Amino acid sequence: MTGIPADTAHWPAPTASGAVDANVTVPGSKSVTNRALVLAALASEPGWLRRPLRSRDTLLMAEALRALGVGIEEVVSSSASSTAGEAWRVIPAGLHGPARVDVGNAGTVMRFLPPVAALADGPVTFDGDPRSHERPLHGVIDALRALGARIDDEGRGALPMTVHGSGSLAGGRVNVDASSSSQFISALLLSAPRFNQGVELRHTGATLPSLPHIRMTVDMLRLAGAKVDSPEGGGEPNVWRVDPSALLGRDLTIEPDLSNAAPFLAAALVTGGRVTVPDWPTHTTQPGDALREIFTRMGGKYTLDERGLTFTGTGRIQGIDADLHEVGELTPVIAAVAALADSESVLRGIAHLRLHETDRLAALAKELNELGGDVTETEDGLRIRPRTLRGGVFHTYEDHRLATAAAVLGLVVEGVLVENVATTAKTLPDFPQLWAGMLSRAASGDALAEQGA
Ligand SMILES: O=C(O)C1=C[C@@H](OP(=O)(O)O)[C@@H](O)[C@H](O)C1
Ligand SMILES: C=C(OP(=O)(O)O)C(=O)O
Repeated sequence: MTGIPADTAHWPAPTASGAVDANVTVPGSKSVTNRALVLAALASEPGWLRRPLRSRDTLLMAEALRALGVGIEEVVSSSASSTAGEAWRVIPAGLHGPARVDVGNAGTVMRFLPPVAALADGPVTFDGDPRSHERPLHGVIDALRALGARIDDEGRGALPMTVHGSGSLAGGRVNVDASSSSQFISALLLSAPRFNQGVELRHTGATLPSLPHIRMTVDMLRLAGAKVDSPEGGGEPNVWRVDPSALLGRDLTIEPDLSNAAPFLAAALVTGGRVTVPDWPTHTTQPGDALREIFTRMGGKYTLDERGLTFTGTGRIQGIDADLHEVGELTPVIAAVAALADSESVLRGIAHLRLHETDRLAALAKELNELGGDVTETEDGLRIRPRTLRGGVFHTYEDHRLATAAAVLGLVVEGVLVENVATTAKTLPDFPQLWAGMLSRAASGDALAEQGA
Protein backbone atom coordinates (compact mmCIF):
# COMPACT_ATOMS: atom_id res chain seq x y z
CA MET A 1 0.00 0.00 0.00
CA THR A 2 1.04 3.57 -0.60
CA GLY A 3 -0.23 4.86 2.74
CA ILE A 4 -3.00 6.67 0.86
CA PRO A 5 -6.33 6.29 2.70
CA ALA A 6 -8.88 4.29 0.71
CA ASP A 7 -12.01 5.52 2.52
CA THR A 8 -14.75 7.46 0.82
CA ALA A 9 -13.80 10.64 2.69
CA HIS A 10 -11.08 11.01 0.08
CA TRP A 11 -12.31 11.74 -3.42
CA PRO A 12 -9.92 10.63 -6.14
CA ALA A 13 -9.79 13.76 -8.30
CA PRO A 14 -10.21 12.58 -11.89
CA THR A 15 -7.40 13.21 -14.33
CA ALA A 16 -8.30 14.61 -17.74
CA SER A 17 -7.72 12.15 -20.53
CA GLY A 18 -7.27 15.03 -22.94
CA ALA A 19 -8.28 18.60 -23.57
CA VAL A 20 -11.66 19.30 -21.97
CA ASP A 21 -14.36 20.54 -24.32
CA ALA A 22 -17.60 21.20 -22.49
CA ASN A 23 -20.51 23.47 -21.78
CA VAL A 24 -20.94 23.83 -18.01
CA THR A 25 -24.06 25.39 -16.51
CA VAL A 26 -22.88 26.89 -13.22
CA PRO A 27 -25.49 27.30 -10.44
CA GLY A 28 -26.53 30.72 -9.14
CA SER A 29 -24.37 33.18 -7.27
CA LYS A 30 -24.12 32.77 -3.50
CA SER A 31 -23.48 36.46 -2.96
CA VAL A 32 -26.39 37.59 -5.15
CA THR A 33 -28.80 34.96 -3.76
CA ASN A 34 -28.12 35.84 -0.11
CA ARG A 35 -28.39 39.59 -0.72
CA ALA A 36 -31.61 39.05 -2.69
CA LEU A 37 -33.07 36.98 0.17
CA VAL A 38 -32.31 39.67 2.75
CA LEU A 39 -33.65 42.51 0.59
CA ALA A 40 -36.80 40.54 -0.29
CA ALA A 41 -37.36 39.74 3.40
CA LEU A 42 -37.14 43.45 4.28
CA ALA A 43 -39.38 44.59 1.42
CA SER A 44 -42.91 45.85 1.80
CA GLU A 45 -44.35 43.42 -0.77
CA PRO A 46 -43.65 39.86 -1.95
CA GLY A 47 -40.82 39.18 -4.37
CA TRP A 48 -39.31 36.40 -6.48
CA LEU A 49 -35.85 34.91 -6.78
CA ARG A 50 -35.50 32.85 -9.94
CA ARG A 51 -32.72 30.30 -10.34
CA PRO A 52 -31.49 30.94 -6.79
CA LEU A 53 -28.45 29.04 -5.59
CA ARG A 54 -29.60 26.19 -3.36
CA SER A 55 -26.49 25.39 -1.34
CA ARG A 56 -25.58 25.18 2.33
CA ASP A 57 -24.96 28.94 2.67
CA THR A 58 -28.18 29.99 0.95
CA LEU A 59 -30.35 27.35 2.62
CA LEU A 60 -29.02 28.54 5.99
CA MET A 61 -29.97 32.11 5.02
CA ALA A 62 -33.47 31.04 3.95
CA GLU A 63 -33.95 28.95 7.12
CA ALA A 64 -32.84 31.85 9.33
CA LEU A 65 -35.24 34.28 7.66
CA ARG A 66 -38.04 31.74 8.03
CA ALA A 67 -37.20 31.46 11.75
CA LEU A 68 -37.72 35.24 11.96
CA GLY A 69 -41.18 34.90 10.38
CA VAL A 70 -40.50 35.52 6.67
CA GLY A 71 -42.33 33.26 4.21
CA ILE A 72 -40.05 31.59 1.65
CA GLU A 73 -41.81 29.17 -0.65
CA GLU A 74 -40.19 26.81 -3.13
CA VAL A 75 -41.78 26.95 -6.56
CA VAL A 76 -40.56 24.10 -8.74
CA SER A 77 -41.13 23.92 -12.47
CA SER A 78 -43.52 21.21 -13.62
CA SER A 79 -41.04 20.25 -16.34
CA ALA A 80 -38.81 17.54 -14.88
CA SER A 81 -36.13 18.14 -17.50
CA SER A 82 -35.50 21.74 -16.58
CA THR A 83 -34.19 23.50 -13.49
CA ALA A 84 -34.75 26.91 -15.06
CA GLY A 85 -38.23 27.20 -13.54
CA GLU A 86 -37.07 26.81 -9.96
CA ALA A 87 -37.79 29.86 -7.87
CA TRP A 88 -38.26 31.12 -4.34
CA ARG A 89 -41.21 33.33 -3.57
CA VAL A 90 -40.42 35.53 -0.58
CA ILE A 91 -43.29 36.89 1.48
CA PRO A 92 -42.12 39.51 3.96
CA ALA A 93 -43.79 39.61 7.37
CA GLY A 94 -43.16 41.14 10.77
CA LEU A 95 -39.76 40.02 12.06
CA HIS A 96 -40.16 38.08 15.29
CA GLY A 97 -38.04 36.74 18.11
CA PRO A 98 -37.33 34.60 19.95
CA ALA A 99 -35.51 32.82 17.15
CA ARG A 100 -32.30 30.86 16.63
CA VAL A 101 -30.02 31.33 13.65
CA ASP A 102 -27.49 28.71 12.58
CA VAL A 103 -24.92 30.54 10.45
CA GLY A 104 -22.92 27.40 9.58
CA ASN A 105 -19.68 28.91 8.29
CA ALA A 106 -21.40 31.42 6.02
CA GLY A 107 -19.91 34.90 6.24
CA THR A 108 -22.99 36.30 4.53
CA VAL A 109 -25.33 34.79 7.14
CA MET A 110 -23.26 35.66 10.21
CA ARG A 111 -22.78 39.27 9.02
CA PHE A 112 -25.90 40.16 7.04
CA LEU A 113 -28.45 38.87 9.57
CA PRO A 114 -27.56 40.58 12.90
CA PRO A 115 -28.82 43.94 11.53
CA VAL A 116 -32.03 42.21 10.43
CA ALA A 117 -32.33 40.63 13.90
CA ALA A 118 -32.01 44.08 15.47
CA LEU A 119 -35.29 44.93 13.70
CA ALA A 120 -37.09 41.88 15.14
CA ASP A 121 -39.30 42.16 18.20
CA GLY A 122 -37.47 39.70 20.43
CA PRO A 123 -34.13 37.96 21.08
CA VAL A 124 -32.34 36.23 18.21
CA THR A 125 -29.46 33.91 19.07
CA PHE A 126 -26.67 33.30 16.56
CA ASP A 127 -24.32 30.34 16.50
CA GLY A 128 -22.60 28.19 13.89
CA ASP A 129 -19.70 25.90 13.03
CA PRO A 130 -16.62 26.14 15.30
CA ARG A 131 -14.89 28.27 12.63
CA SER A 132 -17.72 30.82 12.79
CA HIS A 133 -16.56 31.67 16.34
CA GLU A 134 -13.16 32.69 14.97
CA ARG A 135 -14.27 34.76 11.99
CA PRO A 136 -14.37 38.53 12.55
CA LEU A 137 -17.74 40.00 13.49
CA HIS A 138 -16.70 42.90 15.72
CA GLY A 139 -17.33 45.46 12.97
CA VAL A 140 -21.00 44.48 12.79
CA ILE A 141 -21.47 44.11 16.56
CA ASP A 142 -19.84 47.44 17.46
CA ALA A 143 -21.63 49.33 14.70
CA LEU A 144 -25.04 47.91 15.62
CA ARG A 145 -24.49 48.89 19.25
CA ALA A 146 -23.54 52.41 18.15
CA LEU A 147 -26.75 52.54 16.10
CA GLY A 148 -28.89 51.57 19.09
CA ALA A 149 -28.98 47.75 19.26
CA ARG A 150 -28.55 45.62 22.39
CA ILE A 151 -26.27 42.64 21.80
CA ASP A 152 -25.05 40.09 24.31
CA ASP A 153 -21.78 38.52 23.13
CA GLU A 154 -20.19 38.15 26.59
CA GLY A 155 -17.42 40.48 25.44
CA ARG A 156 -16.20 38.15 22.68
CA GLY A 157 -16.85 40.43 19.73
CA ALA A 158 -17.71 37.20 17.94
CA LEU A 159 -20.21 34.34 17.87
CA PRO A 160 -22.09 32.94 19.71
CA MET A 161 -24.24 35.94 20.60
CA THR A 162 -27.80 37.16 21.09
CA VAL A 163 -29.22 40.23 19.39
CA HIS A 164 -32.06 41.59 21.54
CA GLY A 165 -34.27 43.03 18.83
CA SER A 166 -36.69 45.73 19.94
CA GLY A 167 -38.72 46.04 16.75
CA SER A 168 -36.78 48.98 15.34
CA LEU A 169 -33.32 50.54 15.21
CA ALA A 170 -32.44 54.21 15.39
CA GLY A 171 -29.64 54.12 12.80
CA GLY A 172 -27.61 57.23 12.00
CA ARG A 173 -23.86 57.86 11.75
CA VAL A 174 -21.36 55.12 12.44
CA ASN A 175 -17.66 54.34 11.90
CA VAL A 176 -16.61 50.83 10.88
CA ASP A 177 -13.18 49.36 10.28
CA ALA A 178 -13.94 46.84 7.53
CA SER A 179 -10.33 46.00 6.69
CA SER A 180 -10.88 42.39 7.77
CA SER A 181 -14.11 41.92 5.78
CA SER A 182 -16.12 43.97 3.30
CA GLN A 183 -19.16 42.09 4.58
CA PHE A 184 -19.32 44.44 7.62
CA ILE A 185 -20.22 47.27 5.25
CA SER A 186 -22.59 45.20 3.10
CA ALA A 187 -24.36 43.95 6.23
CA LEU A 188 -25.14 47.41 7.58
CA LEU A 189 -26.11 48.87 4.20
CA LEU A 190 -28.53 46.03 3.33
CA SER A 191 -30.77 46.63 6.36
CA ALA A 192 -30.24 50.39 6.54
CA PRO A 193 -33.37 51.43 4.59
CA ARG A 194 -35.33 49.96 7.52
CA PHE A 195 -33.40 51.89 10.21
CA ASN A 196 -35.35 54.95 11.44
CA GLN A 197 -32.65 57.35 10.25
CA GLY A 198 -31.04 55.13 7.62
CA VAL A 199 -27.26 55.07 7.93
CA GLU A 200 -24.19 57.15 7.24
CA LEU A 201 -21.33 54.68 7.38
CA ARG A 202 -17.66 55.64 7.33
CA HIS A 203 -14.97 53.01 6.77
CA THR A 204 -12.00 53.94 8.97
CA GLY A 205 -9.54 51.10 8.21
CA ALA A 206 -6.37 51.39 6.13
CA THR A 207 -7.55 48.91 3.49
CA LEU A 208 -10.88 47.60 2.24
CA PRO A 209 -11.06 44.20 0.54
CA SER A 210 -13.63 42.88 -1.94
CA LEU A 211 -14.89 46.21 -3.31
CA PRO A 212 -16.93 44.50 -6.07
CA HIS A 213 -19.01 42.87 -3.33
CA ILE A 214 -19.78 46.30 -1.84
CA ARG A 215 -20.73 47.52 -5.32
CA MET A 216 -23.02 44.50 -5.58
CA THR A 217 -24.72 45.54 -2.32
CA VAL A 218 -25.17 49.13 -3.51
CA ASP A 219 -26.51 48.06 -6.92
CA MET A 220 -28.96 45.59 -5.45
CA LEU A 221 -30.19 48.12 -2.87
CA ARG A 222 -30.81 50.64 -5.65
CA LEU A 223 -32.64 47.99 -7.68
CA ALA A 224 -34.89 47.47 -4.67
CA GLY A 225 -35.70 51.19 -4.62
CA ALA A 226 -33.28 52.39 -1.92
CA LYS A 227 -31.50 55.72 -2.16
CA VAL A 228 -27.77 55.12 -1.67
CA ASP A 229 -24.84 57.52 -1.93
CA SER A 230 -21.56 55.75 -2.46
CA PRO A 231 -17.96 56.89 -2.89
CA GLU A 232 -17.99 55.67 -6.49
CA GLY A 233 -20.99 57.79 -7.36
CA GLY A 234 -18.87 60.89 -6.76
CA GLY A 235 -19.55 60.82 -3.00
CA GLU A 236 -17.09 61.28 -0.16
CA PRO A 237 -14.32 58.60 -0.11
CA ASN A 238 -15.04 55.71 2.26
CA VAL A 239 -18.54 56.97 3.13
CA TRP A 240 -21.87 55.32 2.23
CA ARG A 241 -25.28 56.84 2.99
CA VAL A 242 -28.61 55.02 2.81
CA ASP A 243 -31.89 56.89 3.32
CA PRO A 244 -34.73 55.32 5.27
CA SER A 245 -37.33 54.01 2.81
CA ALA A 246 -39.60 51.12 1.94
CA LEU A 247 -38.08 48.43 -0.29
CA LEU A 248 -39.77 47.05 -3.37
CA GLY A 249 -40.47 43.36 -3.92
CA ARG A 250 -38.52 42.44 -7.05
CA ASP A 251 -38.62 39.63 -9.57
CA LEU A 252 -34.96 38.79 -9.85
CA THR A 253 -33.16 36.15 -11.90
CA ILE A 254 -29.94 35.19 -10.14
CA GLU A 255 -26.74 35.25 -12.26
CA PRO A 256 -24.53 32.15 -12.34
CA ASP A 257 -21.83 32.17 -9.67
CA LEU A 258 -18.80 33.42 -11.58
CA SER A 259 -16.40 32.60 -8.74
CA ASN A 260 -17.64 29.03 -8.89
CA ALA A 261 -16.97 29.08 -12.63
CA ALA A 262 -13.28 29.39 -11.74
CA PRO A 263 -12.39 25.67 -11.52
CA PHE A 264 -14.18 24.95 -14.81
CA LEU A 265 -12.45 27.78 -16.67
CA ALA A 266 -9.18 26.67 -15.06
CA ALA A 267 -9.81 23.20 -16.50
CA ALA A 268 -9.76 24.72 -19.99
CA LEU A 269 -6.53 26.51 -19.17
CA VAL A 270 -4.61 23.59 -17.65
CA THR A 271 -5.72 20.97 -20.21
CA GLY A 272 -5.40 23.27 -23.23
CA GLY A 273 -9.13 22.73 -23.79
CA ARG A 274 -12.30 24.78 -24.05
CA VAL A 275 -15.13 25.44 -21.59
CA THR A 276 -18.25 27.51 -22.18
CA VAL A 277 -20.23 28.89 -19.24
CA PRO A 278 -23.71 29.91 -20.50
CA ASP A 279 -25.52 33.00 -19.18
CA TRP A 280 -22.28 34.82 -18.32
CA PRO A 281 -23.57 38.36 -17.65
CA THR A 282 -22.30 41.18 -19.85
CA HIS A 283 -22.49 43.59 -16.89
CA THR A 284 -21.98 42.34 -13.38
CA THR A 285 -20.55 43.30 -10.01
CA GLN A 286 -19.40 39.74 -9.33
CA PRO A 287 -15.64 39.48 -8.71
CA GLY A 288 -15.51 36.30 -10.79
CA ASP A 289 -15.81 38.41 -13.93
CA ALA A 290 -12.13 39.27 -13.35
CA LEU A 291 -11.28 35.68 -14.31
CA ARG A 292 -11.52 36.68 -17.97
CA GLU A 293 -8.55 39.00 -17.58
CA ILE A 294 -6.63 36.95 -15.00
CA PHE A 295 -6.75 33.67 -16.94
CA THR A 296 -5.95 35.52 -20.16
CA ARG A 297 -2.81 36.84 -18.49
CA MET A 298 -2.07 33.26 -17.45
CA GLY A 299 -2.08 32.08 -21.05
CA GLY A 300 -5.67 31.51 -22.23
CA LYS A 301 -8.10 33.46 -24.34
CA TYR A 302 -11.84 34.02 -24.25
CA THR A 303 -14.88 35.09 -26.21
CA LEU A 304 -18.03 36.49 -24.65
CA ASP A 305 -21.10 36.19 -26.88
CA GLU A 306 -24.66 34.92 -26.90
CA ARG A 307 -23.48 31.41 -26.00
CA GLY A 308 -21.83 32.71 -22.83
CA LEU A 309 -18.17 32.92 -21.88
CA THR A 310 -15.96 30.50 -23.78
CA PHE A 311 -12.49 30.14 -22.33
CA THR A 312 -9.80 28.35 -24.33
CA GLY A 313 -6.44 27.15 -23.10
CA THR A 314 -3.50 27.50 -25.42
CA GLY A 315 -1.42 24.69 -23.93
CA ARG A 316 0.77 27.19 -22.11
CA ILE A 317 0.24 28.36 -18.53
CA GLN A 318 2.14 31.46 -17.47
CA GLY A 319 2.80 32.62 -13.94
CA ILE A 320 1.21 35.87 -12.82
CA ASP A 321 1.96 38.75 -10.48
CA ALA A 322 -1.49 39.86 -9.38
CA ASP A 323 -3.10 41.96 -6.67
CA LEU A 324 -6.20 39.96 -5.72
CA HIS A 325 -7.36 42.34 -2.96
CA GLU A 326 -10.68 42.99 -4.70
CA VAL A 327 -11.27 39.42 -5.78
CA GLY A 328 -9.84 37.42 -2.89
CA GLU A 329 -12.29 34.53 -3.16
CA LEU A 330 -10.72 33.58 -6.52
CA THR A 331 -7.34 32.91 -4.87
CA PRO A 332 -7.44 29.13 -4.26
CA VAL A 333 -8.12 28.19 -7.89
CA ILE A 334 -5.66 30.80 -9.20
CA ALA A 335 -3.03 29.38 -6.83
CA ALA A 336 -3.67 25.88 -8.19
CA VAL A 337 -3.23 27.08 -11.77
CA ALA A 338 -0.11 29.00 -10.75
CA ALA A 339 1.38 25.82 -9.28
CA LEU A 340 1.10 24.26 -12.76
CA ALA A 341 2.50 27.25 -14.66
CA ASP A 342 5.85 27.60 -16.39
CA SER A 343 7.02 30.55 -14.27
CA GLU A 344 6.74 31.98 -10.77
CA SER A 345 3.59 33.72 -9.50
CA VAL A 346 3.09 36.25 -6.74
CA LEU A 347 -0.44 36.74 -5.41
CA ARG A 348 -0.75 39.95 -3.35
CA GLY A 349 -3.22 41.97 -1.32
CA ILE A 350 -4.94 38.99 0.29
CA ALA A 351 -3.84 38.95 3.95
CA HIS A 352 -7.54 38.97 4.94
CA LEU A 353 -7.88 35.44 3.52
CA ARG A 354 -6.29 34.22 6.76
CA LEU A 355 -9.72 34.86 8.32
CA HIS A 356 -11.88 33.14 5.70
CA GLU A 357 -13.37 29.62 5.91
CA THR A 358 -9.89 28.60 7.03
CA ASP A 359 -6.53 30.38 6.93
CA ARG A 360 -6.41 30.07 3.15
CA LEU A 361 -2.82 31.25 2.77
CA ALA A 362 -1.46 28.73 5.26
CA ALA A 363 -3.66 25.95 3.89
CA LEU A 364 -2.72 26.54 0.25
CA ALA A 365 1.01 26.73 1.05
CA LYS A 366 0.92 23.56 3.15
CA GLU A 367 -1.19 21.45 0.81
CA LEU A 368 0.59 22.47 -2.39
CA ASN A 369 3.96 21.85 -0.73
CA GLU A 370 2.86 18.39 0.41
CA LEU A 371 2.30 17.51 -3.24
CA GLY A 372 5.84 18.63 -4.02
CA GLY A 373 5.18 22.32 -4.65
CA ASP A 374 7.28 25.30 -3.63
CA VAL A 375 4.95 27.84 -2.10
CA THR A 376 5.77 30.42 0.55
CA GLU A 377 3.47 32.73 2.44
CA THR A 378 4.32 36.40 2.20
CA GLU A 379 2.99 39.10 4.49
CA ASP A 380 0.01 39.68 2.23
CA GLY A 381 -0.19 36.67 -0.06
CA LEU A 382 1.62 33.77 -1.68
CA ARG A 383 4.73 33.21 -3.78
CA ILE A 384 4.33 30.12 -5.95
CA ARG A 385 7.24 28.52 -7.79
CA PRO A 386 6.03 25.75 -10.09
CA ARG A 387 7.50 22.29 -9.48
CA THR A 388 6.61 18.84 -10.76
CA LEU A 389 3.78 17.76 -8.46
CA ARG A 390 2.91 14.27 -7.23
CA GLY A 391 -0.30 12.70 -5.94
CA GLY A 392 -1.34 12.56 -2.30
CA VAL A 393 -4.05 13.70 0.05
CA PHE A 394 -5.08 17.34 -0.31
CA HIS A 395 -6.67 18.46 2.99
CA THR A 396 -9.50 20.94 2.57
CA TYR A 397 -10.15 22.36 6.09
CA GLU A 398 -13.92 22.51 5.44
CA ASP A 399 -13.22 25.09 2.75
CA HIS A 400 -15.17 24.64 -0.49
CA ARG A 401 -12.63 26.59 -2.52
CA LEU A 402 -9.71 24.45 -1.31
CA ALA A 403 -11.59 21.40 -2.62
CA THR A 404 -12.28 22.87 -6.06
CA ALA A 405 -8.66 24.06 -6.30
CA ALA A 406 -7.48 20.51 -5.56
CA ALA A 407 -9.74 19.18 -8.34
CA VAL A 408 -7.95 21.49 -10.80
CA LEU A 409 -4.59 20.03 -9.78
CA GLY A 410 -5.99 16.52 -10.11
CA LEU A 411 -6.73 17.09 -13.80
CA VAL A 412 -3.05 16.88 -14.59
CA VAL A 413 -1.46 15.33 -11.48
CA GLU A 414 -2.16 11.60 -10.98
CA GLY A 415 -3.36 10.46 -7.57
CA VAL A 416 -4.69 13.65 -5.97
CA LEU A 417 -7.12 12.62 -3.21
CA VAL A 418 -9.40 15.43 -2.07
CA GLU A 419 -10.35 15.17 1.58
CA ASN A 420 -14.05 15.89 2.25
CA VAL A 421 -15.07 16.98 -1.24
CA ALA A 422 -18.59 17.25 0.21
CA THR A 423 -17.53 20.58 1.69
CA THR A 424 -18.11 22.07 -1.78
CA ALA A 425 -21.84 21.98 -0.87
CA LYS A 426 -21.26 25.32 0.92
CA THR A 427 -21.73 27.06 -2.41
CA LEU A 428 -21.59 24.44 -5.16
CA PRO A 429 -23.72 21.37 -4.53
CA ASP A 430 -23.11 18.47 -6.91
CA PHE A 431 -19.59 19.66 -7.69
CA PRO A 432 -18.23 16.11 -8.24
CA GLN A 433 -21.08 15.41 -10.70
CA LEU A 434 -20.58 18.69 -12.57
CA TRP A 435 -16.85 17.96 -12.74
CA ALA A 436 -17.39 14.43 -13.99
CA GLY A 437 -19.88 15.73 -16.56
CA MET A 438 -17.32 18.22 -17.87
CA LEU A 439 -14.72 15.46 -18.15
CA SER A 440 -17.03 12.95 -19.81
CA ARG A 441 -17.32 15.39 -22.69
CA ALA A 442 -13.54 15.36 -22.99
CA ALA A 443 -13.41 11.57 -22.98
CA SER A 444 -16.26 11.06 -25.45
CA GLY A 445 -15.28 13.93 -27.70
CA ASP A 446 -18.88 15.12 -27.44
CA ALA A 447 -17.83 18.69 -27.99
CA LEU A 448 -19.85 21.41 -26.33
CA ALA A 449 -22.62 19.01 -25.37
CA GLU A 450 -25.12 20.71 -23.14
CA GLN A 451 -24.76 19.69 -19.52
CA GLY A 452 -27.16 20.16 -16.66
CA ALA A 453 -29.86 21.96 -18.65
O1 LIG B 1 -20.26 39.94 0.42
C1 LIG B 1 -20.04 38.85 -0.10
O2 LIG B 1 -20.91 38.18 -0.67
C2 LIG B 1 -18.66 38.34 -0.03
C3 LIG B 1 -17.61 39.19 0.27
C4 LIG B 1 -16.21 38.74 0.39
O3 LIG B 1 -15.91 38.66 1.77
P1 LIG B 1 -14.63 39.37 2.45
O4 LIG B 1 -14.71 40.82 2.19
O5 LIG B 1 -14.78 38.98 3.88
O6 LIG B 1 -13.43 38.76 1.79
C5 LIG B 1 -16.00 37.39 -0.27
O7 LIG B 1 -14.74 36.88 0.02
C6 LIG B 1 -17.08 36.41 0.16
O8 LIG B 1 -16.88 35.16 -0.44
C7 LIG B 1 -18.44 36.91 -0.30
C1 LIG C 1 -15.03 33.78 1.83
C2 LIG C 1 -16.06 33.10 1.33
O1 LIG C 1 -17.28 32.93 1.92
P1 LIG C 1 -18.06 33.68 3.08
O2 LIG C 1 -19.30 34.22 2.47
O3 LIG C 1 -18.35 32.61 4.09
O4 LIG C 1 -17.18 34.77 3.63
C3 LIG C 1 -15.96 32.41 0.02
O5 LIG C 1 -17.01 31.92 -0.45
O6 LIG C 1 -14.87 32.34 -0.56
